[in-house]
Amino acid sequence: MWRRTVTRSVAVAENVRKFSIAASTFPIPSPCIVHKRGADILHDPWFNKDTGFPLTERDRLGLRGLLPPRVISFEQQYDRFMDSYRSLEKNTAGQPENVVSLAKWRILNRLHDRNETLYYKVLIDNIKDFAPIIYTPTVGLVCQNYSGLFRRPRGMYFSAKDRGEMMSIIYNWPAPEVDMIVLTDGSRILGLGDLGVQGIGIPIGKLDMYVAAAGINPQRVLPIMLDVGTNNEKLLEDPLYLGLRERRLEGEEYISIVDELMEALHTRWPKAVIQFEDFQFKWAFETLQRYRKKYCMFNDDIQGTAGVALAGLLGVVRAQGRPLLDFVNQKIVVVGAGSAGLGVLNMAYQAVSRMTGTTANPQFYLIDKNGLITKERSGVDPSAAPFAKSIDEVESIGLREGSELLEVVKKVKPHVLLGLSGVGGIFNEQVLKAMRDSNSSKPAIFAMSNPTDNAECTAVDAFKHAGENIVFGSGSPFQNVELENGTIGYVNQANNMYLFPGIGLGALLSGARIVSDGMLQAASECLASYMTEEEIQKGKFYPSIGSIRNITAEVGAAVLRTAVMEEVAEGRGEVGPKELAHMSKEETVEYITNNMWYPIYSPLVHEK
Ligand SMILES: NC(=O)c1ccc[n+]([C@@H]2O[C@H](COP(=O)([O-])OP(=O)(O)OC[C@H]3O[C@@H](n4cnc5c(N)ncnc54)[C@H](O)[C@@H]3O)[C@@H](O)[C@H]2O)c1
Ligand SMILES: O=C(O)C[C@H](O)C(=O)O
Ligand SMILES: [Mg+2]
Repeated sequence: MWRRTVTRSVAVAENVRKFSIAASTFPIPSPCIVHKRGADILHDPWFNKDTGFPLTERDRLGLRGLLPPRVISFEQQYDRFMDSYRSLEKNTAGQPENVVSLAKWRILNRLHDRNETLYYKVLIDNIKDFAPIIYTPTVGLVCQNYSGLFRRPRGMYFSAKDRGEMMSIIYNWPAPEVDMIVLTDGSRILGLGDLGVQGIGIPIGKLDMYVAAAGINPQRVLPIMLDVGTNNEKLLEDPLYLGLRERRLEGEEYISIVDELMEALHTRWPKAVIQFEDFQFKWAFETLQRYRKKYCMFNDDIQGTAGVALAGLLGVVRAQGRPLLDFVNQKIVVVGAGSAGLGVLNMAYQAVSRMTGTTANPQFYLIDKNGLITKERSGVDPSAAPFAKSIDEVESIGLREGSELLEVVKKVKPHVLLGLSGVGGIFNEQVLKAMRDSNSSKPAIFAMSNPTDNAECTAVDAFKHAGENIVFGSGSPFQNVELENGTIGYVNQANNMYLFPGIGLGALLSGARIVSDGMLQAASECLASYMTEEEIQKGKFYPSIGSIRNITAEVGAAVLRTAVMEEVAEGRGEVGPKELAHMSKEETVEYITNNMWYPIYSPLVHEK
């Protein structure tokens, strides 16, 4: 594990990575230029190696006397951390799950604050165990308890008070280069609602996944919270709340502040990729339409989720032993007509149109908090309108405008029941039992809402009530289920984490001007085709999280190649669009892999 074969190009200046496809099998760490000395280095998690500084480096950097004399190797530091983590697991056994998860988050966060290289090493090597702590579901709990957990800031915070000043504030960020930005306004954090400034945990968790899965250099990521107020009454009344205790900006005031921030970001880092995350419905689509042709940005909840869901839906068709073209005949009930649900339906609709060559009338049924959406509904949002069913069509199967979920499942007998409602337990026993009459030999249940308590149903309930022949996916992780027939009911984690790192990485390394629909479609198709027939037959539609770097490299390559093909790629560094265009598929994957950052201690070289 330690003797990884690395292809390194020497970073000649601070944080600068050179892009090269030349392979070397000797692990030569790139030197890293620092402008600090002594204690300042020990207090900087980007450069700190704790007791791992070799003696020569201690001399060079003025660290002699500031550390205990023994030099502890990276491997020993790793083992020591893992030992403490395992002891914490042992000592907290039997305590409430939330208490244990937060304790685990704290120990990881302390390491993150102290020594990023070691933090990312333990994260990458133990991604299966640690993803549920630094990402969904624990990250939701962290956001809810942010004010109490806050010790030191991470990322940048812009607020309504910074209007007119953002262009200069942006230069307060200490890193000269930024590759990936995840931006939220905290208005719809997972299924937990408006958490205001506390939502910063989400961009931090997403960017941790970027480092772990896509190998983005952690010195080049930037989590951003745009605090435009909150409408959460509890937070507004909380004297210890750390955000603006004002109601959210609305309308023109809101959009002009996002405009200003986007302009400032683009001015300082024109090549950075910007991911919008957990914006409430009314701004998610609007900001996407406003910026997607102007900047290299995407909305993860709309577009990342859609690609992951579509890959899963195509897997469902394969699991039924049907040809992919049969996707057009699948009856899909989507519960939740928000950013995520509509993103999924849009992408599924595009897939059906491509397959049939027509503007087809797919068998999609959309339900929101007022029930089945039909053309009779007044005030239906324009983005949901294309999926509103005609009243004749629904009446022909005994349904009407606003029919309830249970009734819809009973009458439609869908192949797929997909939840993106944020409502925990809405796929109750009756609804799940109704899925036994599905027209499919392998009914699919996707309870995609996060975090765990907001999932539409648990894995155990799904297999128990809907039958052991179902296939199951959930946004938050659940354990596989031991079935009464002696087999294992496999749980897929249907989470956008399988795509956003590859979308961001492919866009970044291609130097894409924008993130096009074609690039997103390529990402989804790549994920769908990653799974073997054998895996699909076992009910597995997504790879194990342990192989997330491999899948991200493949997805990144698919995105990059499409960006080149569509002529939106401008290249990066010395590798221009022509060089990218000459790479074969395999060379593109290799190029992507070679440019992934990997945590090793680089020799630090001091420069004034
Ligand atoms: N698994 C993933 O990768 C993934 C990705 C994105 C979002 N999500 C999850 O999806 C959920 C929704 O996210 P969003 O951005 O679409 O939110 P949103 O607020 O935009 O939409 C929520 C939708 O659910 C509907 N709804 C609310 N109560 C309902 C009920 N009782 N019955 C039916 N529908 C109901 C609302 O009317 C609305 O249409 C969140 O929990 C989020 O965590 C998961
Ligand atoms: O954050 C996640 O785990 C997935 C998704 O982006 C969500 O908002 O729920
Ligand atoms: Mg999200």
